[in-house]
Amino acid sequence: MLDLVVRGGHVVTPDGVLDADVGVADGAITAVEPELGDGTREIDARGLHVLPAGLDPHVHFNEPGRTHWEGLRTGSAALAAGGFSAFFDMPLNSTPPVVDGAAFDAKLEAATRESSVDFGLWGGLVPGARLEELAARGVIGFKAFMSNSGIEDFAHADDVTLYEGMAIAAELGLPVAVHAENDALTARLRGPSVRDWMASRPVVAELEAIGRAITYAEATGCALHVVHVSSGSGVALVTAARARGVDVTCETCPHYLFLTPEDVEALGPIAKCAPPIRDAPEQDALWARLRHGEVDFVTSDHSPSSPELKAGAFGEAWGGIAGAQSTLELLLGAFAVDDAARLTTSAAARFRIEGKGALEPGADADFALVDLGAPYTLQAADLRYRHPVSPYVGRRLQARVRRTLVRGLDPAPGVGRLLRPTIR
Ligand SMILES: NC(=O)NC(NC(N)=O)C(=O)[O-]
Ligand SMILES: [Zn+2]
Ligand SMILES: [Zn+2]
Repeated sequence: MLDLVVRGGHVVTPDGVLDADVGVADGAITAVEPELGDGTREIDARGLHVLPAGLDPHVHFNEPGRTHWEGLRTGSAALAAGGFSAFFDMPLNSTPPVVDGAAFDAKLEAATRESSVDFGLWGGLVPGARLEELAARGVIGFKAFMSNSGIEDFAHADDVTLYEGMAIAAELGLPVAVHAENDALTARLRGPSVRDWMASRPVVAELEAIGRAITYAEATGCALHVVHVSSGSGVALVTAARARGVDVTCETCPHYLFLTPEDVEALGPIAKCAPPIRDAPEQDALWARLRHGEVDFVTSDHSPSSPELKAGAFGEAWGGIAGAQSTLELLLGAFAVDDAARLTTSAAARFRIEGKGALEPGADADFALVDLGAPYTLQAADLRYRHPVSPYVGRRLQARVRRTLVRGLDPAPGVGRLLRPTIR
């Protein structure tokens, strides 16, 4: 007998949306077929879509060290509530930042205890980082900030650090992910307003940094991933490099798609981020390139802070948006269900995580059960974050996640396990 049968849903598979049951044994999918036999456990999915659960490769859960900003327990519970069974945590905002083996071990210990869903850990590419040590522990890759990170113990990667780090990463068979903004061009604050913030971090600062990172990746043979691309022109650089054979991918985030500068002015610091939300021409171009398949996946870049750091003037406030719970529900309002599933799962293949990212026999039994006929208005009380704050509160969402399973299990603290990439 099967351990679990998810019965009667519209199942989103790599071959299309099928009306089928999903059989599970030992935490893995055994079959996707109509009318499977009994399972020890049964879940009634009639009327629901069964998606491969999402993998969010860009979150800052800030533990250990800044658990009062978010935390692995609350952050992972929020992701699970939003249809995600896995995340990769960024090396910074947690203290110590994950730039050596000991820091990796400390975060692994906390995540193993607290996380409701599976997790991978990014290592940090900063001057003096112990990349070999991190690779041996199983990091997903190395994250570099090309501009100031806003965190004093996570230095930005100067050109030498970035170029030489990419050469080492290439030898280790791991990718480098960059926050691509030119440090000098973004270093000056112009004034207190939203428009000042936008003007202090112009698109050209993003384009210059993306171009430079691509040049180094091409020279070193390092696999490059550009995080949170905010502009259509930024995606165009990635597309052009890929066309000439560079191993480069990019992501964008819901805030660059669904928030406008006017929204940021109305919402204030809870919608502050870097790079900033762009004006309509760049945002329209970003949408067009996303719809055209040029953006590999959509991540939350969930990066909240304590409420005090979001309370004051816009210019002084922490830059980072809380949104991990809403990525899939937002995308389901704008894309067909299979496209929304692809945009929230394809990080698994890019970062070589076996068993994740597709709903097919042999894969982990990671499902998001979604009601596409249940529009609702997001309330603060729905949010599972440490602080129930998000720019999407009050927004009408077109779909609602009813349940998420991780290897056939209900998410709960301690369920999550470390995901390590397959080294090429
Ligand atoms: N230190 C951060 O978490 N920064 C984050 N903040 C943003 N995006 O505003 C990021 O990903 O760059
Ligand atoms: Zn960033
Ligand atoms: Zn980030």
